[in-house]
Amino acid sequence: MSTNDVTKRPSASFQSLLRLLPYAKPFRMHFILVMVLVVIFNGTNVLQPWLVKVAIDRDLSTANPQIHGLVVISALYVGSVVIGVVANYFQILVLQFSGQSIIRTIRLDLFRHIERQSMGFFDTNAIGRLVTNVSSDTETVSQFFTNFFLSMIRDGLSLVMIVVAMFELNVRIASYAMVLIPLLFLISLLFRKQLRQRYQRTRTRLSNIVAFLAENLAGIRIIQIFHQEKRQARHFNVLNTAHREANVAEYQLSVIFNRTFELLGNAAVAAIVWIGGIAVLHHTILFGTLYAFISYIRQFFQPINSITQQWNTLQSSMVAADRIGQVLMVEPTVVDPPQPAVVSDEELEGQVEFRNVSFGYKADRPVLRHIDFTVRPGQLIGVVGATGAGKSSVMSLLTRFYDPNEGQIVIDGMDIRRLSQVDLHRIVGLIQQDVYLFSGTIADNIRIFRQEISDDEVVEAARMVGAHEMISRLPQGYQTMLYGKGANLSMGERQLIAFARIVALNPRILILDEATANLDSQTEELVSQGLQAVSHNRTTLVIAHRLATIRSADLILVLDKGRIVERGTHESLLALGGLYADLHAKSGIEYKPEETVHPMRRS
Ligand SMILES: Nc1ncnc2c1ncn2[C@@H]1O[C@H](COP(=O)(O)OP(=O)(O)OP(=O)(O)O)[C@@H](O)[C@H]1O
Repeated sequence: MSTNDVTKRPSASFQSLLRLLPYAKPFRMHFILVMVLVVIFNGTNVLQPWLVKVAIDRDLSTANPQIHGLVVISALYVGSVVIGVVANYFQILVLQFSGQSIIRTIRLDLFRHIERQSMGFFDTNAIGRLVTNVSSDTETVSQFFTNFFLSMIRDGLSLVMIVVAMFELNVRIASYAMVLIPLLFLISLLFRKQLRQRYQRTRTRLSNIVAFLAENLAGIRIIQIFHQEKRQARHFNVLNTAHREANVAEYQLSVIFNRTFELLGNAAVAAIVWIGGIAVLHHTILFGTLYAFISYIRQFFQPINSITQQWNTLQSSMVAADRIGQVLMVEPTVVDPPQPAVVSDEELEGQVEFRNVSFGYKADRPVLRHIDFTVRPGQLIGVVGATGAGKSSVMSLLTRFYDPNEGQIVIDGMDIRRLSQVDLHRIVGLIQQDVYLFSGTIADNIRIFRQEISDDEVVEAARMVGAHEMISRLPQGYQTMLYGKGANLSMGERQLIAFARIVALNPRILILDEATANLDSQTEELVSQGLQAVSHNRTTLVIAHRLATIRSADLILVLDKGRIVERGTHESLLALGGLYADLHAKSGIEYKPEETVHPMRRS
């Protein structure tokens, strides 16, 4: 299962970005349009100083200034500004639209891909890591499709156009200016590297604050009960101060860099004024040409600055693309057969067999060994054992969250690997300890597995498990909105809704991981009755934490360190005087044979 692990250190390779390139294919016309718009925008930028030069040299530097020529130049100047602005507007709009559309598709694919992974994938990949993949990594890659692409085209082209215009004006002065290009790139790259490190340090420290805050708010009750507020506040202050220091250091370097660049820009202008001024005095160039040179030198700095900035964008995009690629490359380990068997509800009996099943989350660490048992249709079996004995693992195999390493799990004589997972999960219903309710109404939650059922059927399902009265008492009844996994309901109420959900699904086989939480006696009674209703007429496998729950089970399996060490009915196991009898004694429930009324009694 280690192949599922996508937490290996990502590498910054251009290959990983190229792998995402097919996502950009549907937008190639958009990108071509952006390039055309960039050429127009850059053209207007380079044209403007040229127009001023023409105005100075042709129309103003003569004995008789040409008013008509000036008017034309001014009109052309205004026209070029307007065209430039419009081209820039659409260039940004089209590029953002394309970039964000590409990211939307990548994000969707990533989400769908993660959703269909097997459980083993989630064991090896922390949820936080995956959330980052879907949110921040995709956002970082979007910078490649927008900022990086735009900068390479716009700034690269802009630099070329300015250089050409300068050489066009005067080869000698243009050659002097060329010395600046490598110098500016060098300074810029050196600063950028440092700036990036400082930027990342600030981000990391900010994430520390966010993580600390989230953890504290989640555990606020414990913090208050144990009066840890001051200690936590001190810790928070340390993190906060660290962030401030990183932030100030980042801005300090940023200011030094920007001012250095500005200083160089002004020094270059001064040099051009000096060299160009002498040339004007010697009549080798005209005054307008000098003006145009000064303007181009000023324009020169911006693209170089911007291109070097993209180096960082490229680096982080490559790392993010690599992380996304690692997730996209993982294939689910539990897969449907090419031609799944078709089972009709009428034919289903619901017999479950484990045939010599062995399993480990990691191949070299078995947690279940040679599990062998049969549950006949409609029977109820209880699985008990100390914590970590392997009870949940048995159930996880029956739902195919994982596949066994050895042996077979069979329903009505058919290996469950021959069924599609959709069919399997229709046949095998699962009620987990920690009931997961989705944001939405209670009715939505009851019909979550079968959207097509009517409102009446929703109410009927709730009635059957005894949840109807409880739901009706809520101000909005079945339309009550549930938030944060149903946090606005009590544990018992959540359980009843989970039961109703299963009754609505009506699976032939039911797995029930009994909740360990203590319920008050009235709710416990309600939940017990709900359990009885939900397991009625179904093959039921219960992970029992209270032995009382399975006292009247048809069969009880006692697990110890992944093996079935005892099996039998409650009475026979007590009589055996082994592990079950021990567990029973420890659970503090004194067995009374005459006590016959119990929730899980078979009807
Ligand atoms: N996702 C997992 N990845 C790796 N090991 C796991 C995973 N889930 C459980 N285990 C290990 O497998 C063994 C059996 O765990 P399992 O959850 O099946 O026991 P259990 O009897 O259900 O325990 P409990 O009553 O505490 O829920 C334990 O050693 C546990 O640490």
